[in-house]
Amino acid sequence: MTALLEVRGISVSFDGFRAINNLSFEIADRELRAIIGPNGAGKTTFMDIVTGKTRPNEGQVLWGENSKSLLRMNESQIARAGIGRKFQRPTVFEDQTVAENLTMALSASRSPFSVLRWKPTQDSVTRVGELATEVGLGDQLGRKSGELSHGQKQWLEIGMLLAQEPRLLLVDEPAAGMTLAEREQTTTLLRNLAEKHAVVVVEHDMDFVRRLDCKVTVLHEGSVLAEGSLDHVTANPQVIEVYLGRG
Ligand SMILES: Nc1ncnc2c1ncn2[C@@H]1O[C@H](COP(=O)(O)OP(=O)(O)OP(=O)(O)O)[C@@H](O)[C@H]1O
Repeated sequence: MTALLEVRGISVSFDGFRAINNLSFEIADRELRAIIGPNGAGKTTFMDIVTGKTRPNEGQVLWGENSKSLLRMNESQIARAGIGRKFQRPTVFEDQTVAENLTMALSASRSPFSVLRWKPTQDSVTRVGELATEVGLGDQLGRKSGELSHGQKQWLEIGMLLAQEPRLLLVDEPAAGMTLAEREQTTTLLRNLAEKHAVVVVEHDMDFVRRLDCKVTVLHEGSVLAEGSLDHVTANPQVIEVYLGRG
């Protein structure tokens, strides 16, 4: 199995504090992976490094079949190379409909020059319908996004990311603020997405991680503490001590 994303020996320090400490791990193509760990473990910093927001002091971040270095690319080049990031808070345009938000995301995935000339076509209308259906909003196309529930806004934003056809989706705490029904639907959505894309989910909610039923990486003090199924990692005494023991 070749890696889609490989981080190799990365470290990052903020004012002498090592937030990421010789971190190495791999994500395979079309893999669903959960990353857990106590507050301050380095989860957000890891995502900042992969997306080019933060530069590591050491190590490599390699992408795709040709192991291209992401460290030589800026944030927009990394996004165009196929890495999409979903932040915790939805940032959809509330005055626009679901269809308008998705249409904008489709046009934004073009180069800066073609965006100027871009007009919705029958193909793009079809694609918007497909994206909405993929994230469970097929019957909400004409609705103002501001009227959607919190969970629906999160799904819309995932749909907007999908418009860019990413190979890897980084998703930060998707379950936060969702109802139980929304959380269950989000699990199904992420599992379905992982049939076509690699999906990395950072999440605190253990029930949610259990339902994802995927390989779990536990970060602690900027390194991998344990990796495997949720049952495997939660049986690890070190994990219990540093993470679960704190409740
Ligand atoms: N820009 C920064 N400047 C200084 N310290 C930082 C910066 N970014 C992160 N840190 C520190 O690095 C450590 C790792 O932070 P990070 O946000 O990556 O952890 P996390 O695992 O995402 O935590 P949480 O679960 O609370 O979101 C923390 O101790 C944090 O205070």
